[in-house]
Amino acid sequence: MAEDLWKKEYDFAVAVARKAGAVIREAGEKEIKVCTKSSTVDLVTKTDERVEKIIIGSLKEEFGEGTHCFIGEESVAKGEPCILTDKPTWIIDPVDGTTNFVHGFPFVAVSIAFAVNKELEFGVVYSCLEDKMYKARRGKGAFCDDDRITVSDVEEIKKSIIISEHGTDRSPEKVKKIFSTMQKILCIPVHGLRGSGTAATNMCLVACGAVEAFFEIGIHCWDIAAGAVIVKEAGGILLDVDGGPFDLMSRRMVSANNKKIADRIIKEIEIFPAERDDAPIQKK
Ligand SMILES: O=P(O)(O)OC[C@@]1(O)O[C@H](CO)[C@@H](O)[C@@H]1O
Ligand SMILES: [Mg+2]
Repeated sequence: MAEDLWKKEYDFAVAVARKAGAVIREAGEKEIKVCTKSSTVDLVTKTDERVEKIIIGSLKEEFGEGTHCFIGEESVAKGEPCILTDKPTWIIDPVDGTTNFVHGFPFVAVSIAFAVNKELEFGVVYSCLEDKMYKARRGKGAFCDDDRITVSDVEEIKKSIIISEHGTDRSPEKVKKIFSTMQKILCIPVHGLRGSGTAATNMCLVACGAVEAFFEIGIHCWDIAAGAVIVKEAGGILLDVDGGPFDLMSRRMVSANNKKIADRIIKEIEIFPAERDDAPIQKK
């Protein structure tokens, strides 16, 4: 029988995401020490760093040192490169929704994706406070726990709920564009606008049909890599905010249940610049 390629890695990712989620839940019950990164609203905690270490450490122990590459949010924050090569690469957000975690807002996710030859092979998003395990392998469908999930069949934008986020860049020009886009979409009118505070969870909400689309400029590859596989395998679509092909490192994305909804949103998006995740470090 043909080898079930990357199955071992996938199963291990699910187990390690569950373990990481338990650490986050436990840490949330104690006092949380908060630091900041790029700005006063870009929060990080000791738990983010600790959980990333646990995930990468477990993966290295299981698959050996030097066999795989890693792109982890907190390692990149400490100066590690953020370049996706053809080598098997884990893309990790240990705590997606750190601000939620700090405030006790109940959506926090562990996001783990695996890419080979720059193609995403699987994605795991563990929404650890809800205890929901979203997962998908390329070509094998998307699941929440053991249940198969699919995107919504709504085609009319006026019957949709759309998610977006504000990110952590508060420069007035960007904030103006973000709110102007939201205003235009709200006034189409759509049934509602939402935001869970975690991009990974937002994508799972698209995948399971709770909302029709999630778009954002400013997200990072670790926020959306796992969710991208889950949305696609649930029957959804991923595009750039200008309607071109989705590019994981571009920091721009529209994920939607179908092209009709995606195109309608794209018509309203006011694009602003965001430096690519894989931009050379000296330029950052
Ligand atoms: O820093 P974290 O908690 O991992 O990322 C959370 C988050 O704010 O980052 C994205 C980019 O702004 C948002 O979509 C998402 O909600
Ligand atoms: Mg994140």
